[in-house]
Amino acid sequence: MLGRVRPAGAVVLIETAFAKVNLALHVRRRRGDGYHDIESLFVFVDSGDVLRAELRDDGVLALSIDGPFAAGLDDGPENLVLRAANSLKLYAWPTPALANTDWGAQFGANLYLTKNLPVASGIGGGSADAAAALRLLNRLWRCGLDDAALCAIGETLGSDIPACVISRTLRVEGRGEALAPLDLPRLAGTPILLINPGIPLGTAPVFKGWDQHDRGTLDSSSLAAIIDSGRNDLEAPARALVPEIGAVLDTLDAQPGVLLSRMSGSGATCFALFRSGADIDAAHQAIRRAYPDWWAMRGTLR
Ligand SMILES: C[C@@](CO)(OP(=O)(O)O)[C@H](O)COP(=O)(O)OP(=O)(O)OC[C@H]1O[C@@H](n2ccc(N)nc2=O)[C@H](O)[C@@H]1O
Ligand SMILES: Nc1ncnc2c1ncn2[C@@H]1O[C@H](COP(=O)(O)OP(=O)(O)O)[C@@H](O)[C@H]1O
Repeated sequence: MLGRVRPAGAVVLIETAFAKVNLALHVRRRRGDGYHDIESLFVFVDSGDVLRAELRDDGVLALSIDGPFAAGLDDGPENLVLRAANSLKLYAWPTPALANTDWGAQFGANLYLTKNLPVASGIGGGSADAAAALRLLNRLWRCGLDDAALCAIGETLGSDIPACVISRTLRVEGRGEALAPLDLPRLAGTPILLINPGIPLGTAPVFKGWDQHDRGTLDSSSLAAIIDSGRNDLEAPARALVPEIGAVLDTLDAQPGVLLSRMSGSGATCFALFRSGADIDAAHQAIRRAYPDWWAMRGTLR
């Protein structure tokens, strides 16, 4: 969502870092470079983290973080928002034209991140934040870069970031950089419920636990094919590390009106797509009552 507000003279641009969900995730091969070739159907929820940026004229990039998952997230240079901002600056202005100029002075910003998504949870919060920073600063600094250039920058920072730059339904291959837009009927507007048992789970150990058995290609020709023959090959290794994922999936499966329930990414967040707004309302309330410690977010697919 793009927006613009004008507090007391300053221009502040806003981007949503849309939550990413893997409707299916097939792991095909462990590669020599330590990554895995995947085939995945990426969709995006209409809400997530929120990033605001205000122009500075001294070249400094500063980040502050608030929101329910701000605690424990470092606002220093390792944060993916600042790594993305610095990469964009270097890409757009690779070298100062002259030594001792104030090169880059106009490319500073105060960045404000509202962290609504749990960290290390399989819904790409950090990747979505980095992608939102690229889209936002591309506008704020008037870089004029197209999506392909922003994806190329994003790819150097994380496998999921190119897809998050686009934030529309995509079939994704390679380690995450090969993107094919998909327009699947009946998908946009579908109600989705995300549930996380409150246990962070790193991506690398889950890939490491994959049994290296190639279970075959992903048929992404229709939602029915994704429901009937799609899988998440990372579910077994994730459940071995976080057994609570089993309880989350059982709970989602048991809700009336579920079209599809599955784990997203490397976990531990699981999702369910629902037939109707009434069905998701009932499920959301029931799960919040029964499991008050679980994180729950409802939205609709973009
Ligand atoms: C599993 C997925 C599915 O969308 O999402 P998340 O669970 O992270 O949300 C992605 O492939 C995660 O992408 P991302 O989180 O950007 O991973 P990166 O930072 O690039 O890599 C972190 C680590 O995960 C492993 N990794 C990642 C991507 C990939 N295709 N193969 C891998 O083996 C590698 O061990 C790598 O060192
Ligand atoms: N802005 C950010 N939001 C979340 N995590 C971040 C951010 N910047 C850096 N990270 C780091 O990236 C790692 C992956 O985070 P995240 O993208 O939330 O995981 P996942 O893709 O599994 O949902 C975390 O361990 C965290 O320390």
